[in-house]
Amino acid sequence: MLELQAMRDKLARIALPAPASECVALSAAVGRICAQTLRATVDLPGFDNSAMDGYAVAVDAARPLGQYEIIGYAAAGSSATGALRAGQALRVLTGAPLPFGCQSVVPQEQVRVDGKLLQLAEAPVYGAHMRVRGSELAAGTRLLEQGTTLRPLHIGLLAAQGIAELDVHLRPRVGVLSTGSELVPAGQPLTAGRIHDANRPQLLALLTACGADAIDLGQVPDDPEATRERLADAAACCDIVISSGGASVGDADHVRHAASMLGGIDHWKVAIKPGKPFAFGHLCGKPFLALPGNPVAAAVTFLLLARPLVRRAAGGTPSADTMQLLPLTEAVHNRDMRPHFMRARRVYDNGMLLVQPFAQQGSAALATLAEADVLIEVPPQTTLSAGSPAPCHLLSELIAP
Ligand SMILES: Nc1nc2c(c(=O)[nH]1)N[C@H]1C(S)=C(S)[C@@H](COP(=O)(O)OP(=O)(O)OC[C@H]3O[C@@H](n4cnc5c(N)ncnc54)[C@H](O)[C@@H]3O)O[C@H]1N2
Ligand code: MOO
Repeated sequence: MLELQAMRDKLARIALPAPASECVALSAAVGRICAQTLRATVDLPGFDNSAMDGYAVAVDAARPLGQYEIIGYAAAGSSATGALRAGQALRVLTGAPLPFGCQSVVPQEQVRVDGKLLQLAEAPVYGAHMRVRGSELAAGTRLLEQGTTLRPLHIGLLAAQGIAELDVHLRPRVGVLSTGSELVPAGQPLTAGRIHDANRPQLLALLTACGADAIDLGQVPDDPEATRERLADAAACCDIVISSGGASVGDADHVRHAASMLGGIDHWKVAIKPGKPFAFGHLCGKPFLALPGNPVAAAVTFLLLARPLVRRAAGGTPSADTMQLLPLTEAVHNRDMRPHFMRARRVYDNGMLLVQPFAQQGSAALATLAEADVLIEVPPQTTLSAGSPAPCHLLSELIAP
């Protein structure tokens, strides 16, 4: 049995082909992984402009509070705005290019206007309300690193740079096969002793969320020959194959044997709870991850072990494991020799953020998984008392790229 970090290190050494890329329109780029490092091609702002509706003034140093002569008008989109001499002003609207010689923009609330004459209420502040060319971003500055997932808030910046299309990595094809004769797909009626297949839809959704092209490989009964055939088919059409169930030691657990006939299992068992029977290897040259059948164990091993491999195959930069130390609302006990990843939620108490573990921590208890927003990592054979800081992995960070 490997420690979690040792298993992660082994997975990080699996050789993967460099992901290919395609050019997509900016409007189709959200959620995709940038295949090129993008630099600003133009200054932002591209020209000096006004941040307020008001008056651009060239300060009359001798009489800063004197009357200024209004010599013209400019709105956003105006072109040549000419030049100001000391004591002159230009009526400007927000976004209007500023004339040469402008030293300050005075908001219209702070002036009185009488025909062509402007009377200031206070001496103008040099540089006030002037958005100076390149002050936000100079041409040549890095905008996005290769490997960054494009988020909605990147899009405006790229559009402001005039970028209408960009290269993104192709999504890796990652297949999910459920194993288990007891499984019935959602939407079909259950008969005695059978359960709905929760893992396949769950894993497909997690894969989509982390940037993969998730391939539904269906389900296979607990039969050695059928399992081998379906895994061989999976390897032929996917870049990575993930199975759930049949990874443990029971008579009906055929996955590892089938995989060993098609390639091999390199490592089996990881010292975490839930998720111990996790295995990885290869099928006909393709990486293969066998997740445990218990739904919470399948989800936790996906997030902690499978997802980093999928992200790497997708060309994504590895994300730092963001952990928050949060005080516990109540004590937690881990009597196991493995670290226990406990489902919990963050709660506010008098403005203080605390973490509240769920009472149900069974490997099949999906209800508390759906409610959780963190996993508390409780070290082996450890009690963490109420109020003490607990290391919490944020599920939002583990799920979204
Ligand atoms: N004697 C031992 N028994 C078990 C051990 C062990 O070390 N020795 N390990 C336990 C642990 S830990 C886990 S986790 C499970 C995992 O076993 P498998 O990966 O072989 O999974 P299955 O036996 O096929 O299923 C376990 C459980 O999960 C349900 N299941 C399976 N697939 C799905 C699915 N797609 N959707 C919803 N639920 C699913 C299945 O019906 C079983 O209840 O083994 C322990 N046993
Ligand atoms: O992986 Mo199992 O879910 O530890 O019980």
